[in-house]
Amino acid sequence: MPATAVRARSLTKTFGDVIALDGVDLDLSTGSIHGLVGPNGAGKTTLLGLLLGLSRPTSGTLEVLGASVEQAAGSATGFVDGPGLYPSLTARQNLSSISSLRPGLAEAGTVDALLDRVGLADVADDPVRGFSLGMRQRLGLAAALIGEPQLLVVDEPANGLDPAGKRQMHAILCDLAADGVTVVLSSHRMDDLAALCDEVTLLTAGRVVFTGPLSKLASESGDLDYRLVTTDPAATRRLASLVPGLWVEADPANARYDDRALVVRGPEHAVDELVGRLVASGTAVRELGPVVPPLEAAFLALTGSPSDLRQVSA
Ligand SMILES: Nc1ncnc2c1ncn2[C@@H]1O[C@H](COP(=O)(O)OP(=O)(O)OP(=O)(O)O)[C@@H](O)[C@H]1O
Repeated sequence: MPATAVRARSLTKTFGDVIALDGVDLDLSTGSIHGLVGPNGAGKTTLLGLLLGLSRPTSGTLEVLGASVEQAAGSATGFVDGPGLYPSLTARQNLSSISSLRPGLAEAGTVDALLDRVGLADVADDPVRGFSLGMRQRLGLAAALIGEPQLLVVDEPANGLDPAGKRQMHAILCDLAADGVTVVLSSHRMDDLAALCDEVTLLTAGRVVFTGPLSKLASESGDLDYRLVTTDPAATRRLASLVPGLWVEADPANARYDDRALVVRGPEHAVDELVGRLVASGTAVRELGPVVPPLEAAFLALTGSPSDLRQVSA
């Protein structure tokens, strides 16, 4: 198997005047779980469609599993599609009908093993019409695994799943990656990406604004806003004003009912210095943490989305 599962160069896709993808370069390692993230309209679905061979690029090249995307499509790639199931058929019938369309794959044992793998063995003979969104999502995953795809494309994997279902979905995807399957997942949920992905690609308006490990993405967040609760807010404001580069305001999320909470923005070392001064002055720190988690803050910074904090000096 090639070391690089997906290789895109100058990949561009237009729909009339709309440039959905604009010169995308991408290298995804075999057996990795790669997250695709970006604001609405960034081009994620368009890229997933190209990876699956559902549409063709306007220009540029796309190789999947060492071959042209047309060669890989269908046999080597799979797509998790919960809503695309037949509601009147049972879970088992859905999988059997899909596998019967693909010669050489229609073994009853495979279907049962797949139902078991996604935790639906107990409801194998129930009609899908009565399934919850999460159950459909898991059956969609089982359907995508028919034919043992080497590239699995997943859109919002945890959509509609309760915490147990989500853990199960994550475990299945991690197992697949450990077996050498390359997983590309598109999600708006940074917590899913953080739990699953080796690397992420951040798209904005059809362009790649970041690609690499999550740890590197977190470091792109710039200065974070911290929620700070102390035993003496007035002293805290006064001490913060002595630390260069630090901005403080009342926490806008809680101002109506809690005037002790402040929001502090500044470089990490300045926040550390404030904490040192607070402790030295006998003011206890009851809460200190980022208002927006670092990955989300990086997303907002790199996609140019507005931040909530109005900068007001102490
Ligand atoms: N078939 C199409 N015809 C015309 N325009 C399209 C088509 N498909 C996508 N687009 C446009 O291409 C751009 C990228 O769309 P795409 O659906 O890939 O974004 P996305 O990142 O998946 O968004 P979302 O998070 O909202 O699903 C958008 O401006 C969209 O309107």
